[in-house]
Amino acid sequence: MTLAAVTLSHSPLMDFSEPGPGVRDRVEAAFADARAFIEAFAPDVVVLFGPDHYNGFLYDLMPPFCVGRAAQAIGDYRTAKGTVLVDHDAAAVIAEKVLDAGIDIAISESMYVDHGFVQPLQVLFGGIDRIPVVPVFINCVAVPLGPVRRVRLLGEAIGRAAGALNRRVLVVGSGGLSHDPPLPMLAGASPEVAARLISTGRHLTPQQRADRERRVIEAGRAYAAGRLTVAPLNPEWDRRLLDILAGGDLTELDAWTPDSFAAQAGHSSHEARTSIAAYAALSTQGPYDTVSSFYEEIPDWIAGFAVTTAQTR
Ligand SMILES: O=C(O)/C=C/c1cccc(O)c1O
Ligand SMILES: [Fe+2]
Repeated sequence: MTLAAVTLSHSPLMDFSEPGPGVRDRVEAAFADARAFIEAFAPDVVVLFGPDHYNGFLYDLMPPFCVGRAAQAIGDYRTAKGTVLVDHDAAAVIAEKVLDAGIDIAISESMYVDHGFVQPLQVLFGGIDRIPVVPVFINCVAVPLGPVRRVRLLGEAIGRAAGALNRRVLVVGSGGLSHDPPLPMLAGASPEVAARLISTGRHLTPQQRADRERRVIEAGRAYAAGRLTVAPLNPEWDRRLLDILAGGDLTELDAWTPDSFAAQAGHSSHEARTSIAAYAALSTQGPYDTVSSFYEEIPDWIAGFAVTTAQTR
């Protein structure tokens, strides 16, 4: 077995809001299961599928997918800041093979990553410099989005390329299921917000950064208190998606349109693309089984929150 998979939701609100009784303990137990799974698998390298939240990838140049051959963490929401330990050679080989397979990815020698990449590295490995990583950005917020089928094909191409490395590769998908935190949208945005989404959002002042984060933290607190300012979580949709990922026939998801994601599960439910890519990568190595699967809807963190682990038979 050269590949194994872990998927986990992220939420920067985990460090700012305390959910109902027992919730944090159950999430921490699921994280501990994932860490034990990883320890037993003993990966040499991690391929990390993650989104961005208008911090590194903006509308001045928004690729659907990008393989980072080097990466810098921006340190939003008190997450780690600095150079991510990227396996440049593995990233280069994977990028070449994926292009060769006909999937048009971008590459970056200086990829800016936010909590979407950093939180899973901190939760699973204790930091951004503990294990060599190949970061793979998947656009999960900036419409228009391509079809889910392309995400599955990206995952499969990466799975084949990773399988050919002859190393033990853990694929990780970082992203929530249903959720709709208050991220701005370009359509209808004021000139100032539009400018941020196009380019200036990459260089926020400390005050602008703090204001941005406070708005999201307050939205989580309001939602938990029953004041709905964001689209509600959709646990039925989340469980259906998890069932399909566990079932192994990911082509079922090809019929799920981007519009249906947004309508049924909120604008950030596209982050589930990272889990689809991770499972698609694993599927290239043969039939797989889910080893552990945790799910809970957590309004305080604005997250349909899942943690899963899977390995080939
Ligand atoms: O403010 C952001 O950039 C994003 C916040 C957020 C909140 C809840 C769940 C998520 O997946 C997020 O990225
Ligand atoms: Fe997110």
